[in-house]
Amino acid sequence: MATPENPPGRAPILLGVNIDHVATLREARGTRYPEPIQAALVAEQAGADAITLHLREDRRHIQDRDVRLLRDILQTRMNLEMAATPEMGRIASEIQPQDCCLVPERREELTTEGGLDVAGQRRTLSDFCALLAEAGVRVSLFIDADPVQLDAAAEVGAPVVEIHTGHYADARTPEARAAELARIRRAVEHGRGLGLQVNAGHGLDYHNVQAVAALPGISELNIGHSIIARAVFSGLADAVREMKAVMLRGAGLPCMLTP
Ligand SMILES: CC(=O)[C@@H](O)[C@H](O)COP(=O)(O)O
Ligand SMILES: NCC(=O)COP(=O)(O)O
Repeated sequence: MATPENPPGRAPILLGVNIDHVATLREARGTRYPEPIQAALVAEQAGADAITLHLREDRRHIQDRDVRLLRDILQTRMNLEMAATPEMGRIASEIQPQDCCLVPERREELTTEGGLDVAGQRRTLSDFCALLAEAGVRVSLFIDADPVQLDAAAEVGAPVVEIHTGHYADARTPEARAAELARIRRAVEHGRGLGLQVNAGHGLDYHNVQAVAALPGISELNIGHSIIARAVFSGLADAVREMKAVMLRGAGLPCMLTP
């Protein structure tokens, strides 16, 4: 829809705020604070279009109670990240978040290291996507900027993909960063050509986000670590508002910050 913030010609670019690392701070001491619920509401009020949270098998940060409570409280949209396991399938089918993003997981990883190998597990993921679609959940697959994975995502019936931007974020030279951005651009074009909604995320921050937000065809960016890190110094509401403003500038859209 064309609005003053999103003039005709460019679909609105949306921000999903990942609140995992608010829960990381809570779990560091096993306290009742900081409360991820409060973080989610502050982020929504500051302009988040969705709240992303990753229920990991090891529960290192987000807990089951966070997911259950937020499902009833969020005023925007829940994007629940999880591995494609029977346990998580049961949880997603019961809680029925608006969105569910399937991500690869290894207990020993520090954070997500790569995209889901959809091409190597078509049958499993096709069944998992059907299970979630049956429960009214929109499925997104977190994949590398790889046309083979994009084709497989379309084949298994996922309507949405999220391009892993970690290699772009971690690039050490301008040349490497430009090469990774070109890969993401081609992946967005390929995904849009398949009729997929294309999101992106992982490692995006206030310095590298504009170039990704500027890519035509990107629908939503999921950003967490850099927003929560900035919030330590400037507060979560300002951190969210600033990220949204930087994204909209990158997308060539006017920015009407929420008061
Ligand atoms: C898939 C992804 O890149 C993140 O959304 C994911 O949540 C990272 O895992 P941690 O939040 O545990 O670092
Ligand atoms: N899917 C990416 C996400 O939700 C946040 O990743 P990050 O910004 O915490 O790296």
